[in-house]
Amino acid sequence: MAEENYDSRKIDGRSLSKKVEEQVKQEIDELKAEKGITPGLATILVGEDPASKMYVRLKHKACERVGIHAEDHNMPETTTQEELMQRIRELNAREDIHGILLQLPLPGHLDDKSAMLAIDPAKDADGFHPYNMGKLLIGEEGLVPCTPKGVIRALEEYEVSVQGKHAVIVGHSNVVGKPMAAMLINRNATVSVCHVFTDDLTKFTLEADIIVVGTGVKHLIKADMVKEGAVIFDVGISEEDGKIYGDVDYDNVVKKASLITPVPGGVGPMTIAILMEHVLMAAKNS
Ligand SMILES: Nc1nc(=O)c2c([nH]1)NC[C@@H]1CN(c3ccc(C(=O)N[C@@H](CCC(=O)O)C(=O)O)cc3)C=[N+]21
Repeated sequence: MAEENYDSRKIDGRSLSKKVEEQVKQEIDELKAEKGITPGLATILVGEDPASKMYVRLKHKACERVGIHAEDHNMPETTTQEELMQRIRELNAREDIHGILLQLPLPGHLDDKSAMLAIDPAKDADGFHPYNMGKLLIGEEGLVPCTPKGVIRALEEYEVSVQGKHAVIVGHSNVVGKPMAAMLINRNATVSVCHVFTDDLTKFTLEADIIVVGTGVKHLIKADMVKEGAVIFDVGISEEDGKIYGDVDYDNVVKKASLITPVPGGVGPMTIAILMEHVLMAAKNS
């Protein structure tokens, strides 16, 4: 018998992000024409990590596509905390910069918490500032972390209902797991947050209607760990021999999922599209 074709189960993050970017571009054109405002994003990258440089480049290319003015603040590896704080304060004060993105991780000698705290919450395009995180937790979603917001957008686009469903999140990071949990609770899902210390992960994932996994462990989620018909978002990225892998064993898990994101071409492009939306949002509110 011929292999079944599972393509219709794939959530196409590339075409979804294109759709979001087109909407953003249109609104930016209007903002320019009506108010004479060009949204501006400053990215700060400390050091020369190749992966970080690649991610920053992807963000700058997206800015170019939608009409955002983008500045690349690449600071040397030896940057001191005070120099970093000074740069953030300068960008906070600039009227032409509406979004500030401090690329993570920072080199070990720098403190990311105090740097993030120094970013004007109104310019926090990443949604990582404690003020914006706190608002998210009480159900006021303005500038929120881009990756989980991309998952929410995909759920909406594919008309997956969330209310009353059991969503299982694997990974409790500040950038994915925790904000993802808050967003799903805000939409009345029943949420379980699993992580590296969870005793029996499979017990939870087998019960899940929706799974969001972001751990960076290659192919952690196997076919025998998911329920038939589950909706699965793979937020993980790990690199091995120049190839990118997700946290989900896609080729086997796709056979049980009703919808699933691939890596690459899934959540990654959505993250960047949402970032563009956030810079626009910050510019509109300025
Ligand atoms: N302050 C901060 N904000 C971030 O948003 C942030 C960060 N730090 N540090 C690193 C992670 C990683 N990240 C990615 C975004 C897009 C893709 C993406 O679009 N990936 C393509 C593949 C690109 C390729 O490798 O060709 C895809 O999944 O299809 C990946 C990774 C944002 N991050």
